[in-house]
Amino acid sequence: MRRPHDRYAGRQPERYAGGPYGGFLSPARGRLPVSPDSPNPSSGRLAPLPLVEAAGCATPRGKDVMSDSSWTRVPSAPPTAPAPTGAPGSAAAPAPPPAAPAVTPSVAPGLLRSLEPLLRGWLPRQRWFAGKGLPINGFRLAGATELMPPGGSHGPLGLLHVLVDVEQPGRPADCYQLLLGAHPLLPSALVRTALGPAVGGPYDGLTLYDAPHDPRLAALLLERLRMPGRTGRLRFTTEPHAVFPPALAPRVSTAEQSNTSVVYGDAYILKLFRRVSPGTNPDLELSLALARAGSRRVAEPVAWFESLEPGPGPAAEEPTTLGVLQRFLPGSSDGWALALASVAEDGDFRAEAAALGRATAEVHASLAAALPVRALGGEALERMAAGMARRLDETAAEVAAVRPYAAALRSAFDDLAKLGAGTLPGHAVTAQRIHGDLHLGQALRGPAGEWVLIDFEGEPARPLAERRKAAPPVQDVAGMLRSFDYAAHHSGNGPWAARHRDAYCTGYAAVSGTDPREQPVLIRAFETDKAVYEARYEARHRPAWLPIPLSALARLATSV
Ligand SMILES: Nc1ncnc2c1ncn2[C@@H]1O[C@H](COP(=O)(O)OP(=O)(O)O)[C@@H](O)[C@H]1O
Ligand SMILES: O=P(O)(O)O[C@H]1O[C@H](CO)[C@@H](O[C@H]2O[C@H](CO)[C@@H](O)[C@H](O)[C@H]2O)[C@H](O)[C@H]1O
Repeated sequence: MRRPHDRYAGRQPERYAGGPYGGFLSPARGRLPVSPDSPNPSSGRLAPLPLVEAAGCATPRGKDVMSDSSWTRVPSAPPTAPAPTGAPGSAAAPAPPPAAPAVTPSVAPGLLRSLEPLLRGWLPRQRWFAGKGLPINGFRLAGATELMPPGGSHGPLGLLHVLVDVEQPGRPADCYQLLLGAHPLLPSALVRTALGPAVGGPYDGLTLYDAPHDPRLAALLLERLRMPGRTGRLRFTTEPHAVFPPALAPRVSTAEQSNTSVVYGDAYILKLFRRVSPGTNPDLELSLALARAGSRRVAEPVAWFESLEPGPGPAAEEPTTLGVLQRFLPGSSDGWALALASVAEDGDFRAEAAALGRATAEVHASLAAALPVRALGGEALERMAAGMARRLDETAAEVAAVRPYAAALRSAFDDLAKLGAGTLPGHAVTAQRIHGDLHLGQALRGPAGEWVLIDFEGEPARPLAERRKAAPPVQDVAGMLRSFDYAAHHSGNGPWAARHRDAYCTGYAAVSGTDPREQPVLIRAFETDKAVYEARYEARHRPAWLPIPLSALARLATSV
């Protein structure tokens, strides 16, 4: 049986493997080696990087893409609280040595020890850091790959790729992806991105900082992405038809997000996954399946990179997706912003809601055509209902405000469990790959009014294996219906929700032939499950928003 990643494997020859830097920029070569049979028509010789003078230089050489020429020495990080005595990774009990093959040999000695004090201060301040408020027991280096070593003929600028496991009490270790710039001095524009100066280890004396914010290093990453092949344990893949226009100025996206994205000109957006789980990320898997099926409802991936290091768990043999470069949709607005504007003026957004319903149904049809679909029997529905009931219990235990509704909400899941028993032949509930976390913020409307769905990662709180399971498409519909409710209740205009939920269902039914309003048991179960998820999400992240899912739970508790 072909595993999902097999579809990507072997599509691109791995031309640049070999050498400690896998044939990528090395001090000796200074240019990316370009194979004469490069698949990229726009490739050929690459412009040398605008790097800085060697040895303590403060003056950029040539035309630097950084406009800010004031360079700053970043002070050492303030001392951080020592790790609990004996904790792995602390000075008292150093983390176990990293597995050799995952770490570029030249940077291995002392790297983790030099990173540790910087990570203790910097990581918990990052939006994407999942274990906020918990002490850090220790770190383990899961991978380190020098994409550009500092100190060669191109000056002291370096780019290091790191995968680090962070151990915290009460949760499984989280693996984070870091792209670290290294330089003795930082332009003032980059000071806020600094982790601090490394003391000891291979970067002793260099300041480490968050590389995506440095346009020179973001440009270098794009250059690396357009060259299929390997650097150490990282594998870069490019779609054969990908065209890379020259001089795409990079900028880090300022959108609220769970990862870090770099926008290149108006052409591409690179999402760098921050908390990574072993295996293929569904954002790549599903976007690619849709793009290859010719869907217009997706931002096509053109290149991506993965770690080949085996991870724990069921996806151990698959590469782990680390970043995806996709078509950027210039001039687009997200559905959440558009809906809020409409709610504010009690406007009529029904045509857009119906178009979004049609777009959702088109995506479901494309996914069903590209990937397996199966009928769910009674037992599968019972298991699904049991999972929902378990999530309700867990949420009620955590969020007191959910408890008054819990008993009545359980009837939604009991009805789902019974559905299997009464299923008529030909009317079985089917499961297929779906978006998994569909809401208005995951839909972008382009300047011509066309809707495109983004972020096929699924609900971030669920384990990757669960997010990649087939599920009834009505789950996405329920997610979007919840979102119309959110937009309306955010601005206190409940009737707006009902009109637009209806319009969305009408659009969905027009393309799929299945009207979600005619599946009340399924819709109620999935809406309840989503609102339960949202109650926990809001209690944890935005307590002021908790009344929004609570009002839905109150409604769902009394509906039949
Ligand atoms: N292809 C794209 N074109 C234009 N903007 C995009 C594109 N993909 C994402 N964005 C913008 O970036 C934001 C975050 O993207 P998303 O994939 O949801 O990131 P995350 O999973 O990190 O939260 C979106 O809300 C949107 O504003
Ligand atoms: O966008 P993410 O994949 O990070 O999804 C998470 O965050 C969402 C909020 O940004 C959250 O969505 C909830 O709030 C939205 C309004 O901000 C609303 O439109 C959605 O319907 C509601 O679920 C999502 O649940 C969470 O997984």
